[in-house]
This record gives sequence, structure tokens and C-alpha cells, in this order.
Amino acid sequence: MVLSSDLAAWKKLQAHYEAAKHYQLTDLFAKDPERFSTFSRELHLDFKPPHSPTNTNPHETNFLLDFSKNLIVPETMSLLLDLAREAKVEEWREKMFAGEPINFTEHRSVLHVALRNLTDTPMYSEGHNVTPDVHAVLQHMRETSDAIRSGEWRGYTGERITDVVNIGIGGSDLGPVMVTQALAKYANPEKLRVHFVSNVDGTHLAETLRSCQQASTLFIIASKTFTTQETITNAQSARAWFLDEAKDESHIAKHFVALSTNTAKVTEFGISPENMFQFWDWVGGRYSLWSAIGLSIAIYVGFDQFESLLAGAHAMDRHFRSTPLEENLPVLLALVGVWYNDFWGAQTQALLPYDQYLSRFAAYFQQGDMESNGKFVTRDAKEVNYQTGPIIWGEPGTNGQHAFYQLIHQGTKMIPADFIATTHSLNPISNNVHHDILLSNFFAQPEALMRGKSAEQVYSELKSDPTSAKWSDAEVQNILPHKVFKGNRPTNSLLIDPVLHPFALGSLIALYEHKIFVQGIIWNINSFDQWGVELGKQLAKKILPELQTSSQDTAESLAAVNSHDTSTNGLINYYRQAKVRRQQQ
Ligand SMILES: O=P(O)(O)OC[C@H]1O[C@@](O)(CO)[C@@H](O)[C@@H]1O
Repeated sequence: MVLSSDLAAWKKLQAHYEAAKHYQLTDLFAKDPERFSTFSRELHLDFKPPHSPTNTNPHETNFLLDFSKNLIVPETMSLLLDLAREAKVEEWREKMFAGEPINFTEHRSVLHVALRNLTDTPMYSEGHNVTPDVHAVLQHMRETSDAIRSGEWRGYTGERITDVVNIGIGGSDLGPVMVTQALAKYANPEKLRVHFVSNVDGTHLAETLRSCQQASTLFIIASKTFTTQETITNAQSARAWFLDEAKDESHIAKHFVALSTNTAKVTEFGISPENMFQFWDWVGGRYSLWSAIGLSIAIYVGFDQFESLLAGAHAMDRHFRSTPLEENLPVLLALVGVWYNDFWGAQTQALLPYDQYLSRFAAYFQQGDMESNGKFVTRDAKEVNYQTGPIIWGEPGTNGQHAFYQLIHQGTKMIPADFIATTHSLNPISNNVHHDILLSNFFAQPEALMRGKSAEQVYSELKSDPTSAKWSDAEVQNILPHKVFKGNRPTNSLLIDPVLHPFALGSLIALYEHKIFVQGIIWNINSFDQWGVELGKQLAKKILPELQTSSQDTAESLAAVNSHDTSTNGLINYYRQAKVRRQQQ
């Protein structure tokens, strides 16, 4: 297969769009009283971790996916499913689970599903059964998080650990940040706090360390490669901060651990192998929260909760692997997304969780989706002639309603949006009135986006309102167009029943991971490398030495940099001058 746009189903979808572009959602509902049941799926997932009798968490959840408020008819879905089959989604899915090196530019398996395989079933990465390795690291994580949470792990002065600082970026940060926020209900921040430092901007580390004490702080240096400039810079400064107080390098062992695939670099940094938690090249950074990268999660909320998170993801893996495409939630989300991205010209995908615990959900999937599918070359090294990965964005509801819903409702862009909520709150305060209000908005916004408000409706509202009823017709006509909502704007609604417990969260994250996988296969791209992040790093390495000035320099004597275009030169020289002027003050 070369270009997806050459596939028969793709061409049929292009033809189908010529009719679909005239669809009115309100008409589609009026014509088919069964529309909701036709285009919604209920899913029950359950999986109890087989080796954890003491883990009393719930290990089941229910999903209702309502994709009926989309610009689709049965023929649309049939053609989209044909596209999935023609693109060999099922075959590629099996290649992934079988550990084949589908990340072919890096010659690696893509086997994050093995990280949450809590059974003893072997899973192979290029012929090696990784399951025992995964379970060994999980055991090490359990022992360490238990020791820290119980106070058994002591710092160099004998104090217990009260603050854990995870130093990492991208996949070594975003997953732990999102999950520790999402599972905050299960934490005891009065006893143990977790902090995340990712930006090389000194402010990030400096502001974080203001609330930490060397004697009670544990640093987790999280880096798959252990070469990422931001992380190593932050780690070195954290080490200096620690030794400034602790003095003796032998104390490092009690206050620094490493999560990495690179044992040599970890040892070089001065972290002992017994304080290293290993993961492997077949774990993509953006898919790594399930690995040792999840240590901060396990420490903050307890290993049982981390294990239940894994169990939920595993249950979704089973659903994704075994369910016919027509009933397969990741596939359905993927296909609806392809429909708008490649046939309707939508450029973005909004993720709108009506759940404050999911405040970093969209941010997490900015990397998960955009670093996976932000590609322009197919697996056969041909430049695509169609759209690939969408721009992912979003904020929790109801906040987004007071920020960007104006554009979603009355702007000129189609914004496919996923609305996500739970049927019950983990915080049913004030007799649950907050949750009912939250959910009333969760239901109302997709309805409003679908229905809109016609000029006739606006007119009758203006005429029935005591104030505007007195307006002249000219005044009414002046304001009326501004109050019209064209509607016909598509959304998915996903309800999680009952709450966002660890198992449900794991299932939800895996749902979107597999959606991304399916879209990448349909676009015939490699979703699992990330060469696009290298050029900027390369140029920054060249510029860094050019920024150095010396104490002898003066504004007048300072040599100008001229190795770039005049813009980059101008910016660099302005910075160099500012540095020198500052040092002259
Ligand atoms: O975990 P590490 O090796 O420090 O990489 C951090 C992040 O940097 C990247 O941009 C790759 O360079 C992401 O893919 C990755 O998650």
C-alpha cells in the first residue's frame, strides 16, 4: 500500500462526502428515531490482576460512546470500516501485539501493551519474552513505593521522604503529571507530595525546590535515553542543590533514583544500578507511563492504584484486540476522526473532559497524538497527499465554555470535539449538585452544537423578551445575525460509569492510544518514531556556545554573531548585548 488516498474505500468516501456535506444533523435525527441506538456503543470492561489478592480496588468499568451527533449515516460508517480493512488495521494490530519491529525506522517493536500485561502470558519483542522482565520491574517499583510511603526509606539524616521530584520531559513527564492529577483522590499530600520539573528554564527547578528540603526529598531522574539536555541539566542542578546541603556524595543513593533504558549513562551520572528502574527500547516515550516512568505515580497514590491503572489499560487492550471493528471503540473514534480530518478539512481535534481530574488529559495527548501522527511521509517513503495527524487541544469543561466555546459555536472552523464525563463524582459535595450542574453542561453543549439556533428562533426570542420586544425592526435586524448559531457541528460523547478510578483511567488512556494507532495505520505512516524533534535540538546545540560572553566584553567591543540568517543573528546579538550591558551595570 502506498498512498491511502489511492485506496478504493478512500475514493468512495470522497464521493460519499459530496452527499454528506449537505447533511443536517437535526434532519438525520428527525428521520431516524433509532439513530442514537444505531450510533452508540456500551462497553463493559473487567480484569482483576491475577497476582494481587490484596488489591481491593474496583477492576471494572463501563463506557457509553455516543457518536450519533456526527455527520454520518450507516453508509458512511460502512465505507470507513471498509477503509480500515483495506488499510489492514487488523493485520497491523496483530503485528503490534506480536512484537514485530513495526517502528521500522528505529527497528523496534511497539509493545507498550506488554507493560500492562499482568498475566503470565508471554509477550515477545523480536523473539524475547518480555513478560518476566516487566513483572520484575513492577515488583521493584512496588517495593520502592511501599518503602517510601511507609517511611521505611529514610534520607541521609534519617528523615522520611516527604517530597518526590520527578525530573523528566515529554513522555517522561506528561504521563505521570496527568495521572497523578487524575488520581489525586488516592494520594495523601499532607504526608507525601509529588512535583514535576520538566522545563530547562531554571525557574521550573528553582520554584519547585523552594518548597523542598534536601533531607526529605527524593529525586526521580526520568529519561528513556538519559541524554535529553533539559533533563540532564535539571538533574545536575538538583544534584548540586542536594550536595550543597548534604555535602557527602554517598548520600546520593538515598535521594536519587533513575528511570531509563541507558544503564551506562545512569551510572555515569552517579546513580547506582540498584536505584535504577529499567525499561526498554520497545517502549515509546509517549507510551511509557505504564513502565518504570510511572514510579512517581506508584509512590504518590500507592502501587495498588498503579496496578489497577495497568489492569484497566490491559482490559482495553483485550477489547481492542478481540472486538470486531464495528463494535471496537478505538476503531470507531479513529474512523470518525479520519472522516473529518481527511474529508471535511478539519484541522484539529478537541478533547473536552468534563472532569477536573482530567485537566491535563488534552496536554498528554498532544504528545501522544501529535508526536505519533504528525508525519508527512508514508511507510513506503512517499510524501502524503492527504492530511495526517490533527492538532490536539482542549481544556476541562465547564472552563472551556468560558474561554473558547465562542469559536466552537460561532466560528468559521469545524472543530470535532470529544466530550468525556463520568456518571458519578468522586466528590459529590453539596448533595451532588455540582455534578448535576457539570453534567447538564456536558449534555447541553453537544446538543447546542448540533441544533444551533435559527434566525427564526432568534427573532421570536427577541420579540418575546420584554426589553428587546420594544426594539424597532431595524434594531432587531441589526442584532439578529449575531445571535444565530448555525449548528450542525459534530461531537462524540463518552460517559464513564461510575467514576474515574484507576482502572477506568487506564482504560480511557488506552482507548485513545489505540485510536491513535488505528489512524496512523489508515494514513500508512510510522506513528512510533519522532525524527521531527531532532532538528531544533541540533540547531540549539550549535547556538548555545554562540551565546557565551566574557566578563571582559563590553557592549562596544562585543563581536557580532553572523553565522545565521539576519533574523536569527539579530536576535542572538540583541541577547548578547543585553547580557553584556547587564554585566556592565
Ligand atoms: O525520556 P527521554 O529520553 O528523556 O525523552 C524525553 C522526550 O523527548 C522526546 O522529544 C524525544 O526526544 C520525546 O519523544 C520523549 O518523550
